[in-house]
Amino acid sequence: MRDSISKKQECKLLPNQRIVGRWQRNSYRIIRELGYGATGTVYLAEGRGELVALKIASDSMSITSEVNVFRQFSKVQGPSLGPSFYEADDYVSAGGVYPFYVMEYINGQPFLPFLRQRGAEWTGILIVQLLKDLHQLHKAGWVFGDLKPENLLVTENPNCVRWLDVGGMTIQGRAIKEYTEFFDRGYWGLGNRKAEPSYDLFSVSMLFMNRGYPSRFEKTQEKSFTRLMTKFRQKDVIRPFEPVFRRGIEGKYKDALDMRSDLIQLLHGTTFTPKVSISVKPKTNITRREQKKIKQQQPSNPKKRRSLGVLESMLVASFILVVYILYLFGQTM
Ligand SMILES: Nc1ncnc2c1ncn2[C@@H]1O[C@H](COP(=O)(O)OP(=O)(O)OP(=O)(O)O)[C@@H](O)[C@H]1O
Repeated sequence: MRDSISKKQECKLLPNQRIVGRWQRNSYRIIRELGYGATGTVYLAEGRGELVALKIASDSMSITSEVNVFRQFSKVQGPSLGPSFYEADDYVSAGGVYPFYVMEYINGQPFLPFLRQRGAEWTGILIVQLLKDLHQLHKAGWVFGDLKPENLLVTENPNCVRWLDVGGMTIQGRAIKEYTEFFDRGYWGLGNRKAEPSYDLFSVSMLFMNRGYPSRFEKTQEKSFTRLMTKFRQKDVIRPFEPVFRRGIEGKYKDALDMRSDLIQLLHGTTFTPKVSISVKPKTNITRREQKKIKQQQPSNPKKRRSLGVLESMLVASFILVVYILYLFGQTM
């Protein structure tokens, strides 16, 4: 992006359209639109012999700032953090010059829809993973800033949470660049907008809340802390996480690892409703041996199945769940 680009109309790309970068001369075939945000439109494309995500904008300002974050951050980025950055270039069309950048395509399901099909414990499991990545980001001197479900995707096999949108990433100590009110401690009057790890940990707590309230809600005259705690306790699907949620919004965690170990402990000590956990097993990274073991524990004959008492089924399910959670932690540690 070496040109100064004047404001022009949005660049719409069509399926099968081929675009070639002005400087690097790499060619990309557009497959479909993945989504759009304030800074531009993201397309799934084919290029460099693989599927990629290509973000194109009409002006270079915000896209340049995202590219700069990617460039600085790629020095510290681990394999499970945000998408890898590939290159930035300009697309010259009859309508003008459009800056774009190319990054790794993350093939995943959006965070909340994924969780809606799973048992309550899954919110905790994904957040345990997320906190590990956040800790790495914080250690590198950054804060995510605009942490919300729209910026998270969950991949399959194994189920891993990945984040998108580096637009809000801010160097620690500065003012948060980009935020969404529901996840912003400043909006709730429960802290400032200084980029520090506890800012992200507040947003992590609000991810739990958003799981319970997919449409979110606004502040009222009531004291925010009281309102948030009351709302949290009203939803069965998130209530077990209350102690972690509370410390997160109070800013009591010293870092993301502190919150993570608290959450792991909570998951170990809590019995979640077993029914949904069993139904998700085939889709996860559970080993064949474990699947076999689970099958052996489940009665094959329907008559026998009926004869199992409710209590017995729950005990078996809870056991499987505990084994499974321990297994997942083994994968994420
Ligand atoms: N690397 C990627 N892999 C897969 N999908 C992606 C990727 N990057 C973005 N997307 C998809 O494109 C959508 C739009 O991305 P973008 O970063 O522009 O969104 P946004 O967060 O709404 O933007 P902004 O914060 O700039 O308003 C995302 O919500 C996501 O669905």
